[in-house]
Amino acid sequence: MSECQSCSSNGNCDGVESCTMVKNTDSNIGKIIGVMSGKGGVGKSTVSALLAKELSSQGYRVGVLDADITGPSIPRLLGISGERVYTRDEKLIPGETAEGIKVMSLNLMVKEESDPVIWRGPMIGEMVKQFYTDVHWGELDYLVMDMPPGTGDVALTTMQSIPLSGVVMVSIPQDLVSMIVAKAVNMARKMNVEVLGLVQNMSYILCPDCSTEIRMFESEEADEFLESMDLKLLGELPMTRDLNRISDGKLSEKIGETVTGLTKSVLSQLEK
Ligand SMILES: Nc1ncnc2c1ncn2[C@@H]1O[C@H](COP(=O)(O)OP(=O)(O)OP(=O)(O)O)[C@@H](O)[C@H]1O
Repeated sequence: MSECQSCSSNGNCDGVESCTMVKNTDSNIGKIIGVMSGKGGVGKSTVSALLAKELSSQGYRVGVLDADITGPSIPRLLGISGERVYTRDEKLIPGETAEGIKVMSLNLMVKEESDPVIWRGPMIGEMVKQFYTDVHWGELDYLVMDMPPGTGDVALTTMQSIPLSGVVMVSIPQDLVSMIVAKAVNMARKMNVEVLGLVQNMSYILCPDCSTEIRMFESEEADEFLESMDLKLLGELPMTRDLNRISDGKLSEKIGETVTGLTKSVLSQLEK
């Protein structure tokens, strides 16, 4: 079998000579979905956790690679911040949630959750690569990757080295944020990484009395942004305290339906 056949970037690159992709030889990973945003704090980790939980609840074998090395929040969001990873036969054994989602995050390696990582970009980039190559992921249908923040050094290394099947962009419908997210979209496209679409987070709040959707930003601007960037809207999430309760699975019916819908859109984009 050619080396490219098992790579999810197969047919979407310049060929073997220019290949910079790293490999994980003892795991069998179906598709790798990156979750990205050029701007910090807009909900990248939240969307990664929601997507992973929904895929797992649909019966898929799922892993989450927390590539946000300096601000890892996946263990908390998935309720396993007390766990620690260990090594066996020179491979890292990831943490695992109650429902069986495998998780690799720097916060499962440090003594205290609040211990900072004071490293320069190249070292962080190497760690992200190792979280892919040196982890015993086993058999996975989907590996969701909470991508490094921004469009700098680490994001670049990640896109060049990990065979991403596509990325989900996360934004909030606000002009300044859209402008920065556009940079991330353009970066992915320049790197030949498929942009699956956009999740608009914190799009509205729900009135607790009448359930009316109250939009804080002009939705016309958001529509214009999607059109100008030729992006598919995968789903819209409200701003809600509910999303602080991802780990205990107590999301409202409305959020549950929204997450199911956006996951369906992601899967159908991946099949294209
Ligand atoms: N729809 C939402 N409603 C309410 N709070 C939210 C929502 N989405 C995210 N948050 C909160 O906003 C904060 C940032 O979210 P999150 O960590 O997912 O963003 P991020 O883009 O991954 O951030 P970073 O730039 O640090 O990687 C968290 O406290 C999270 O709980």
